[in-house]
Amino acid sequence: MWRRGVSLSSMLSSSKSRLLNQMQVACGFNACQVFSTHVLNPIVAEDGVSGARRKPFVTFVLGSGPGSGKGTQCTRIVNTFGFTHLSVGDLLRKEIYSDSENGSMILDTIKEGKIVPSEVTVKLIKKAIEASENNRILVDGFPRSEENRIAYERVGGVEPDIVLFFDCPKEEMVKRVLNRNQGRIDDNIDTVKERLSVFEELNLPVIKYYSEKGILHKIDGTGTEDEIYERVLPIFAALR
Ligand SMILES: Nc1ncnc2c1ncn2[C@@H]1O[C@H](COP(=O)(O)OP(=O)(O)O)[C@@H](O)[C@H]1O
Ligand SMILES: Nc1ccn([C@H]2C[C@H](O)[C@@H](COP(=O)(O)OP(=O)(O)O)O2)c(=O)n1
Ligand SMILES: [Mg+2]
Repeated sequence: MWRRGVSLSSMLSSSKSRLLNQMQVACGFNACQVFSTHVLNPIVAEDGVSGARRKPFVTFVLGSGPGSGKGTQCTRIVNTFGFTHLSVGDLLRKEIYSDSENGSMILDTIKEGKIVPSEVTVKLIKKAIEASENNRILVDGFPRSEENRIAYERVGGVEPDIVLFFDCPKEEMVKRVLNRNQGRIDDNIDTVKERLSVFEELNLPVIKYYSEKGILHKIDGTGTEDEIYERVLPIFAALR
């Protein structure tokens, strides 16, 4: 992660090799690749003095259902572009295991393949974005309904700059989920069927909304992980 206090302009005036070293140490990812082709929206305060936070560059990551490859591709985007990955499913699962007041309700909802009430989810996302020092955020698995989307807008959540949509056929998603092997209570055929029907009913209007807004990037989610990532790369490279 790039820390505040290291201003991009001072970095740019350094020699290239020193800059690459600084970035390598600070970011822990392939600085050469980032420097040469993918510098976008620097994660430092513009003036380098006040440390005031700029609006983060927020990407919502959606898919045609469970197993469409959202989490897998997010990991790659993090590694190349230095985003922070907020998986909303993970935030909710953490609530279950941290014995929070909503834990058992969240557990039941996820087991049934339904959507957790927006007020719970939205609070978790907002808190996580505010707690992050990174100005590039991936919000994976949100909004899953118009209700989710509108609730987030109402609390003044940071609007997405772009939305990725991984489109994958049902049979492939079901196959992937049943092989996921992460011990998730919702990775069974009955819950997956319910999640797919919830997707059709609730998620499609959200996709349509972002498409009409002109910020949706629909990505073919079939093929190998590498092949899919090849389709993702140009979206971020184009944002410099
Ligand atoms: N292109 C792919 N081909 C085959 N398996 C994949 C591919 N992408 C992801 N997977 C696997 O499918 C499962 C679901 O992927 P994941 O990224 O968790 O999807 P999502 O977050 O959309 O539910 C995981 O076990 C992952 O390793
Ligand atoms: N916005 C969200 C995101 C996830 N959830 C719940 C319901 C989802 O089935 C589970 C798991 O979500 P997660 O994004 O981890 O699932 P997949 O990666 O698509 O398999 O969490 C929710 O209620 N609202
Ligand atoms: Mg996921």
